[in-house]
Amino acid sequence: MLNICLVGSGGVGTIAALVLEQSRQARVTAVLRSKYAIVSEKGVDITSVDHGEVTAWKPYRIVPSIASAIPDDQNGAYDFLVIAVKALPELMRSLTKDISPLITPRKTAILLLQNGLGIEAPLSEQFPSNPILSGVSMIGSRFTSARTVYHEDPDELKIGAYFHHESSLPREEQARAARCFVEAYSAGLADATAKGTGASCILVDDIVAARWRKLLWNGTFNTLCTLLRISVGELIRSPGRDTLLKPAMREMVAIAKAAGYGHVVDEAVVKQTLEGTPGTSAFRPSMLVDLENGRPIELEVILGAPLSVGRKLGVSTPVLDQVYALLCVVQWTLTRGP
Ligand SMILES: NC(=O)C1=CN([C@@H]2O[C@H](COP(=O)(O)OP(=O)(O)OC[C@H]3O[C@@H](n4cnc5c(N)ncnc54)[C@H](OP(=O)(O)O)[C@@H]3O)[C@@H](O)[C@H]2O)C=CC1
Ligand SMILES: CC(C)(CO)C(=O)C(=O)O
Repeated sequence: MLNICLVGSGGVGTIAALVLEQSRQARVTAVLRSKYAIVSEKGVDITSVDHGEVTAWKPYRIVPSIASAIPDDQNGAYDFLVIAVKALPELMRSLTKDISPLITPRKTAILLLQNGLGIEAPLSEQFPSNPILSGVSMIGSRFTSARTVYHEDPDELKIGAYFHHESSLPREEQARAARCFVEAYSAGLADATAKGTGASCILVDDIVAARWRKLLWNGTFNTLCTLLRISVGELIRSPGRDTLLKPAMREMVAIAKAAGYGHVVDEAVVKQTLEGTPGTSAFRPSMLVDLENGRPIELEVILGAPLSVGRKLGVSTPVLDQVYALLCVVQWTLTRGP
């Protein structure tokens, strides 16, 4: 049995915990914080495109804080720590310190299940002797009340080792941790895979490339839909498709190309994305959902980070620069306090 701790039991984290426990290869200790009391008492009801109706579900162990998840004689050291909180710089800065007691050097692999670019570096600096794994998730899953989860888009997860500090941690050890996680997660998806829901968990060699590929979507659709407060379909039907979305995508491709990732995003991918996104889609990207709920948006990891790569490499990004400047003001309205 893999001993796994989950920090960030939201839409993504809860489905990950369910899948891992369904594998019968893992037991999950979930840190729940705000939902601790209600979920301890009644469990979570999940309506899932992959797993059907799951009622009153609880992971192996629920704890109300990171401090109460610290390994003890009864609950030994963790094999994996899965982080699925929103990737907000301040939150991640404090979390990186808070999770220290949960990490056993050379044993616990840390997996980031989050959107964005460059999110692994602070963790790899803080924990040089632990494998850092990175997960790029295409899923649609959210809490619709304190104890109900609506999971609408199949779980398509790519996992890879971040490969850092090869001097203190052999590459093979990092790869082994990634493989082990993917095997357990895939076992947990077996029923969904058999039903043909489209769920999958695959091991990738270059997870940073997978992040650039996803950024083409997040960095443009998330940001523009948020600024304009419209769905993906509305953006596609609107004049903004050609005046904002397409140029923004081309700028993201230019940055990725300059950074050495032109093989994963190019003009063909832009065309395919624009043509493959239906104008009827009512989908609201996670950044827009955050705005509509008055929560801070993941602006820095989704747009700030690629723009800063672009600046260093001398790439011109006039549209994305304006989008970023406008969203900085939106972020200010969301975080300035009363
Ligand atoms: N939801 C989706 O469909 C998708 C999300 N993603 C990405 O996945 C990541 C997670 O997103 P999502 O699941 O939607 O996020 P949610 O907002 O649903 O959940 C985040 C969870 O983190 C918890 N949390 C926040 N801070 C702490 C802390 N310091 N200690 C412990 N728990 C904490 C929150 O608990 P509390 O309630 O106590 O604050 C909350 O339950 C993001 O990077 C997102 O962009 C990627 C693809 C799709
Ligand atoms: C692309 C998508 C919908 C994938 O789950 C996402 O990451 C988001 O809305 O932020």
